[in-house]
Amino acid sequence: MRRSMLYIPGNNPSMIQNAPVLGADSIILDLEDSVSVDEKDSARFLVRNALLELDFNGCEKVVRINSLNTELGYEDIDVIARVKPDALLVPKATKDAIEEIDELISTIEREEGFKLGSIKLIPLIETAFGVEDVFNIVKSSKRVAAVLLGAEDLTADMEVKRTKEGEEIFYARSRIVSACKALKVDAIDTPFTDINDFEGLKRDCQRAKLIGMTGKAAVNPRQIDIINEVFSPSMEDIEWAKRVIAAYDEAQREGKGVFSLDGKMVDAPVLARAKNVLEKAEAIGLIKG
Ligand SMILES: CC(=O)SCCNC(=O)CCNC(=O)[C@H](O)C(C)(C)COP(=O)(O)OP(=O)(O)OC[C@H]1O[C@@H](n2cnc3c(N)ncnc32)[C@H](O)[C@@H]1OP(=O)(O)O
Ligand SMILES: O=C([O-])CC(=O)C(=O)O
Ligand SMILES: [Mg+2]
Repeated sequence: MRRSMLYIPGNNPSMIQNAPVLGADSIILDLEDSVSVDEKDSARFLVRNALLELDFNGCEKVVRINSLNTELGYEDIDVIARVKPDALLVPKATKDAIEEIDELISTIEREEGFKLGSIKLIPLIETAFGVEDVFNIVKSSKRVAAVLLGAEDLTADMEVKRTKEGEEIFYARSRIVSACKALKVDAIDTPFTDINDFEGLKRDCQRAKLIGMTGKAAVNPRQIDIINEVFSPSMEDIEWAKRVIAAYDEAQREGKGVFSLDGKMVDAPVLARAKNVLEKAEAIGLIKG
């Protein structure tokens, strides 16, 4: 489950040290935009050592590398892939970059004796070109496990203002969700950068969830609980799903494919949605069996 993915600047040892106990499903150790140019080498070294030595307490370990537009991206891959992160987050992702990185990692996995394909890729979609090409980007490598929307860079590229309501990113969110659902990977929403507005964060999570996003990035530990809550099935959802499944079983015994529950029609797609709720609840440990 990737409900919450917490960004941590890769040059900040104390934040990295605390990462495993903050409650995020994934930790993104950043070597790109939160690290200044003169700290790139030391951050890479720090992140490498953290991956080797720190117990991440079951959190997914993701490293955001620099783009392949500079030598930095290549150095990041060569050093970081050798210490086996769970995934690399690829900024300003393009199909060509994902294909090239897939090959570079395959070589490293062979050299290091890692299982081929074990290091996953998460394209960061944050250009208008990336949004338009997201389906092909996801399809370009079997390593792609999720997509993350980067709204700060995207709105800069689109030359529009970033707003709390997020109307300007509605199309990008929807297009990403559609591609991710079609190819069965996670769709992760962009971070909410006003770190003291918790009501705003909750509304933003709900908006993203409503159209199919499966999780959200965080930039501050105080955002994690809200994100985890919104992207987990609620007790109400779980009760509803159980009732639908029980009623469906009963209807089947009576030879009916469609029936009504609380005045609403229930048929196969509703059953599929109910099963999906229970599968998620089970994966998070909210219910057993
Ligand atoms: C557009 C993009 O590219 S977004 C992705 C890149 N951006 C990032 O990685 C930014 C990550 N976030 C941060 O660096 C910080 O949260 C900031 C700069 C946004 C705010 O910093 P602050 O105002 O100091 O935050 P705050 O007062 O809430 O910090 C409280 C505690 O949480 C810690 N903390 C804050 N952010 C993080 C984080 N992302 N990960 C781990 N710990 C953190 C602080 O170190 C502090 O710890 P302490 O109490 O032991 O001293
Ligand atoms: O991952 C993200 O959403 C943060 C980012 O780079 C952006 O918004 O440009
Ligand atoms: Mg960005």
